[in-house]
Amino acid sequence: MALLDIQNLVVEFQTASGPFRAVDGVSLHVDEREVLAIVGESGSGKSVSMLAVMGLLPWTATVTADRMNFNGRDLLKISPADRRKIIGKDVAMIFQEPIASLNPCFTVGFQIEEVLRFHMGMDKAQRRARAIELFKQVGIPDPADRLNSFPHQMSGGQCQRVMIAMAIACNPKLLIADEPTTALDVTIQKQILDLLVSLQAKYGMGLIMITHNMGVVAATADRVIVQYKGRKMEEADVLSLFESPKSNYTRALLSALPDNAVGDRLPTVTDMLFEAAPSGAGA
Ligand SMILES: Nc1ncnc2c1ncn2[C@@H]1O[C@H](COP(=O)(O)OP(=O)(O)OP(=O)(O)O)[C@@H](O)[C@H]1O
Repeated sequence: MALLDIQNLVVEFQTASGPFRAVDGVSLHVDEREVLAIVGESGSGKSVSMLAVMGLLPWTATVTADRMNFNGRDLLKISPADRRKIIGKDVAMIFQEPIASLNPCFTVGFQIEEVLRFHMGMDKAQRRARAIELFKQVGIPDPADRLNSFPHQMSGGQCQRVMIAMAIACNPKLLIADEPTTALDVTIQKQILDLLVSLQAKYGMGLIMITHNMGVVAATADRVIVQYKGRKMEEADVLSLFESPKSNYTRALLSALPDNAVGDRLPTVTDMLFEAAPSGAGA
């Protein structure tokens, strides 16, 4: 049984100019211990699909799906109270902007201990001990001292480590990472990716890695879904995707990698789509 099994997900926003369909019939599954990458250019509906799973979309969004099963339970059919017990505990998400994702008014220690209080019912001493252990696991030096820091007193990379510690605090079965390294310095990006992949392997979590970066896909994923304008264009294991991409859009994304530069400029996705498929981006 898949850990997460989504069939025909549609997300529509009410906007001033009428309804806008950001996700249009996407189906996907992730197994235990599997790393699934969802890749596609900005605006292709990657984040919105996963925010729909987390129940974090604004009220202007309408979410429908034939099913959205996590561990055999349909998230769209269970009660809000039951959903709250799962989300943040068994399914956790980390975001692109670590500093913005943390509350600036509270120390990082308070924020991680709140997660442990709400989901694990730990007492004060247990929470502190577990928070120190989690900070050690994600590579934050002097963990006991750092728990007293406010987010603005930490670097972007350290804040992302805090977010990862919060996400794994309750031993989730599934971790969703939405462009987790985009906002970080290049030197820190690799450290954070390595950390995520090593934690995924150590705890046997399913991991969904949202990215527009094919390098990140190659370094982390077992299987890949390529999304374009809210639709799934292609799904393949990572080797097949790189060796024999089926859709013109995937070929376009791959051709835009620096290694494929010809002359003095990289081909753009639009160049490739018009060259390879005058009728559109399909397979
Ligand atoms: N609250 C909202 N109201 C209306 N449209 C929205 C809302 N949130 C997102 N969208 C639109 O939905 C589409 C998909 O957005 P989404 O954030 O999922 O893209 P993405 O593929 O994750 O890209 P990025 O990498 O830039 O985050 C975009 O066109 C975006 O403008």
